[in-house]
Amino acid sequence: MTSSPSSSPSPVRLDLDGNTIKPLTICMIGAGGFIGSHLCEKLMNETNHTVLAVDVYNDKIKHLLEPESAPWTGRIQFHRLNIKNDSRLEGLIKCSDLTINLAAICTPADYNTRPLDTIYSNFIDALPVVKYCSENNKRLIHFSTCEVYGKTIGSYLPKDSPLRQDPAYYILKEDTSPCIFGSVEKQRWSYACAKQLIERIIYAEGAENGLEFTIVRPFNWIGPRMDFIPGIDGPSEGVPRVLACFSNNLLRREPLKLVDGGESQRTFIYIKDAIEAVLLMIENPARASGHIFNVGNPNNEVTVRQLAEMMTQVYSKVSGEDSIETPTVDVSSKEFYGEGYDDSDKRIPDMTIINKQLGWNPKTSLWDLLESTLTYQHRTYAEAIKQAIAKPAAN
Ligand SMILES: NC(=O)c1ccc[n+]([C@@H]2O[C@H](COP(=O)([O-])OP(=O)(O)OC[C@H]3O[C@@H](n4cnc5c(N)ncnc54)[C@H](O)[C@@H]3O)[C@@H](O)[C@H]2O)c1
Ligand SMILES: O=C(O)[C@H]1O[C@H](OP(=O)(O)OP(=O)(O)OC[C@H]2O[C@@H](n3ccc(=O)[nH]c3=O)[C@H](O)[C@@H]2O)[C@H](O)[C@@H](O)[C@@H]1O
Repeated sequence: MTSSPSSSPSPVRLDLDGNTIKPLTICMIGAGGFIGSHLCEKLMNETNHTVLAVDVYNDKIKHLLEPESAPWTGRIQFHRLNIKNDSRLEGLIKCSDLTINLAAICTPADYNTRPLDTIYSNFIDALPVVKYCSENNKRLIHFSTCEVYGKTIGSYLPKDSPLRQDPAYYILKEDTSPCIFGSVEKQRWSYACAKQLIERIIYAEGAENGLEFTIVRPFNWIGPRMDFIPGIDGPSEGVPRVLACFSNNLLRREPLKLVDGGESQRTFIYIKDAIEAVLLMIENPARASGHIFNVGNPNNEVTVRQLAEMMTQVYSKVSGEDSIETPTVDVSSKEFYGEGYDDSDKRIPDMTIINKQLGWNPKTSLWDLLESTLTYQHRTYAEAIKQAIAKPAAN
């Protein structure tokens, strides 16, 4: 997914109200991750903004940092620092117009097994970022999550209740839906709870001290460069999010593991559609500030089992390999994630606020986004997996 240097930004770009967009300096924390890498790519290819890219890793944005002859050289600088303990952070925020905070532990396998790291990362470590923005009158775009909604109201109704079909019981709305988490023993909710509290701090800084903020609640953004393939570019025992878990199984010709029957439902959105929404937020502060935005694709809903079936079909198409005889296997959540796991049952974003403020809608169907993503996974990893599988036999 290397960017094309030919797509240089047009000299004059206008915001949604017809005003000229001035070049911004953006401090992007967590720029080296999945979302950050796509956002940096977009900003370099299509705008004149400058990015101070903060992260502990830069593998996913290396193609933007090299070679030095790239057309955007000078508009992206990498700062390797851990925001937990680095005094340079405030200086970077001070010399930027806007801070975007993406840094977090955000893989469910960590929420119940490393709850302290999860809470620190999503709440404590984000606090100074909010404080520096507030004290220095700098705008903040903070990445929260759709998990702040937790479970739907409908999930507490009897299985056969007709109300379960009523959207009022499951559509997730920024300004009216409650946040419903499981008990404290269900440590899965450590992440959602930490994200909810930082949202409340940001909202309160806005109300009491005038912080100019936007909160983003992503709903399962997926695409190339998401997480890692265990044993190839991440730990062999690591458990990434579902796209990478299923990609790994397909690449290794193993059955895809369906946690607790794969009955949970998700709406998946293509990363490139979602990044369009973030760019609108960056460039339209008057329309985005003070708002919390759901960013998802309500038309792409599937159960996890349906996702597994579709990924199996798409992978077969893009790799030219027949699928294996038993494509899926059931596994309990206790076996897969350990004690304290729990799940969101259903996640459909209400789109009213983002439609009204930014006129944004997602475009890409689930089939199409899986086709481009699995083409990337196959091209990037198939050979490395073959070699990794062949190695033990050769020894
Ligand atoms: N991908 C999604 O669909 C999704 C959904 C909901 C919420 N989010 C939120 O969006 C944000 C980005 O998600 P992502 O999918 O790109 O995750 P990611 O793990 O790919 O990226 C996070 C980046 O933050 C960096 N980071 C973490 N702690 C840091 C620290 N202390 N100092 C410096 N860098 C640090 C990591 O190295 C990583 O590169 C997160 O806040 C996540 O909770 C993402
Ligand atoms: O992406 C989001 O919007 C948010 O939701 C994710 O949570 P979740 O959707 O539960 O994470 P996945 O790991 O992608 O799992 C999706 C579903 O697939 C299931 N799963 C996962 C992996 C697997 O191999 N098999 C399997 O059945 C999980 O149990 C879950 O029901 C993560 O919490 C965050 O990245 C983010 O905040």
